[in-house]
Formats: sequence, C-alpha cells, structure tokens
Amino acid sequence: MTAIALQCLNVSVEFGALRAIDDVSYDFARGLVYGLIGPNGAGKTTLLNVLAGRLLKHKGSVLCEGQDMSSLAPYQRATKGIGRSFQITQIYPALSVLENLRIAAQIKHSRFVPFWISPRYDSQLATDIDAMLELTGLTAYRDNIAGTMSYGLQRALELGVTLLPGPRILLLDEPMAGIGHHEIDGATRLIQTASAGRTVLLIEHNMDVIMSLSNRIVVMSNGSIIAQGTPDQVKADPTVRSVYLGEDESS
Ligand SMILES: Nc1ncnc2c1ncn2[C@@H]1O[C@H](COP(=O)(O)OP(=O)(O)OP(=O)(O)O)[C@@H](O)[C@H]1O
Repeated sequence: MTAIALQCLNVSVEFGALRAIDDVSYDFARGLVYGLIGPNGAGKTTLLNVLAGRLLKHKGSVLCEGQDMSSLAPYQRATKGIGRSFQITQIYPALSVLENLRIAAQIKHSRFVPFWISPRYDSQLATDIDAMLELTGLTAYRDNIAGTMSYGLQRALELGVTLLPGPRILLLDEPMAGIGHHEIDGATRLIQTASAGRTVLLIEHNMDVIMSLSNRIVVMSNGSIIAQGTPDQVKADPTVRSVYLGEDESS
C-alpha cells in the first residue's frame, strides 16, 4: 500500500472567468490530519468537492491510494473509502437518530448481503450502529428525532453517518459550523477520535480547533496553496501571517 492516501495533480477549476483552483498539486499522506485554512473564497470547499467527486469538471487528476479516480462520481469514491461531510448538515431531520444511522449502515453492507435475508447481517448492522452511537455520544438520544436535537448533536450524528460506511479518508467541511460554544470541546474530541487511523482533510474556521486537531496545515489563497507545514511552522510563516492569520492578530 502506498504511503500517499490522496493526491491532486495539477488540479484547476474555473467558474466562468473565475479560477477557483489554480494548478494545485499536493500529496496527502496516509494517517495524517490536514487542516485546510485560508480566507473566504480561497478555494477550500472547491478543492474538497473535487476530491469528493462532486465537481468533475476540472483540469488535472485526483488519485486515491495510487488509482486515478478523476472521473468517478461521489458514490463510487465512497466505495473506494472516501467519506465526506458538509458545511450544512446532511441528515434526515424527520427521522430518528437510529434510523439515520441504520440507513448509513445499510449502505456499508448492502453490496454484500440483501438486508432482508440474513439474520447475521442484521446483528452485524446492530453491532455497528451501537458502536457508532457510543462513539458519537448519542446512545441516550437514539430515539430522538434528529431535526429536534441541538445543532452540536446533529453534527455528531452527521459524523456518525459519515463514519458508518468505514471510510479510510475523511473530508470534513466545517464540522463545527453553527454549533454552540459549550459544544466545541466535545465536538473537537469526537473529531479527534474519528481521525484515529484515518487520513483527514478538515476545513474549519476556528483556528484553535484546527491547529489542535491537525498534523499538517495547508494554507490556500486565491485558489493556490501558499504554505504548508506543521501548525507551529505555519503560525510562524510571515506570508501566512500577512495573508490570513494577521487578520486574527488584533483579536
Ligand atoms: N458553483 C460555483 N459557481 C461559481 N462560483 C463558485 C462556485 N463555487 C464556488 N465559487 C467561487 O469560487 C471561489 C472559491 O470558493 P470556495 O467556496 O471554494 O472558497 P472557500 O475557501 O471554501 O471559502 P469559505 O471559507 O468562504 O467557504 C469563490 O470565489 C466562490 O465564490
């Protein structure tokens, strides 16, 4: 197995006259957490969309564990081990926590055994769901209707839904967006737990959170990667300070 989990090779994206991604090449090593930062409009979500297969009209290539997957749709990339969560929560709000997780668990297993046939399958499903309820801290909320819960719990559920198919690579787009201050520590711990043994690309505007969770920081501006390194290296980089972190220095 290659040590590189995900690779962008000369990726460019244009929206009309706007070049949202400008010839980006980058290797994401297996098992590391990458924090993607940069000013609004830098191209972070667009890059995640390219990697997840939601934006197929791009130049250059995307490789997953050495295989070119540039033309694969999101569901095909999911079968290659790529999981994606969104800025805006993508759960079924009218269904219970359990029902949301059950749907995700069925996606994991349905390729192998029709779910209405095998009792063993059903018990495997239940085991997976129970483990995910435990991991996400949602056991006590299993019968709650998802859309009635706090935003922090909904984000935890969304992460559970993303994790249930067993992705080796996680693309997380602002997993803290909209959650209350009191829920940030819990959400940070959950992402840390979910990241173990996985390659993670994380977009997050909370600098303390992203610096504490990431092994590497990749800084984007105007569609390009302008710096990368460990959190300490990036914090000390003068270009980054003037382009991005400088905005926070006064605060
Ligand atoms: N579907 C689209 N059509 C046209 N322009 C788009 C589209 N998606 C993104 N853009 C533009 O591409 C640029 C990069 O957007 P992107 O959302 O990737 O930035 P970002 O770094 O994720 O920003 P933010 O931190 O605000 O989410 C922006 O100028 C944005 O307006």
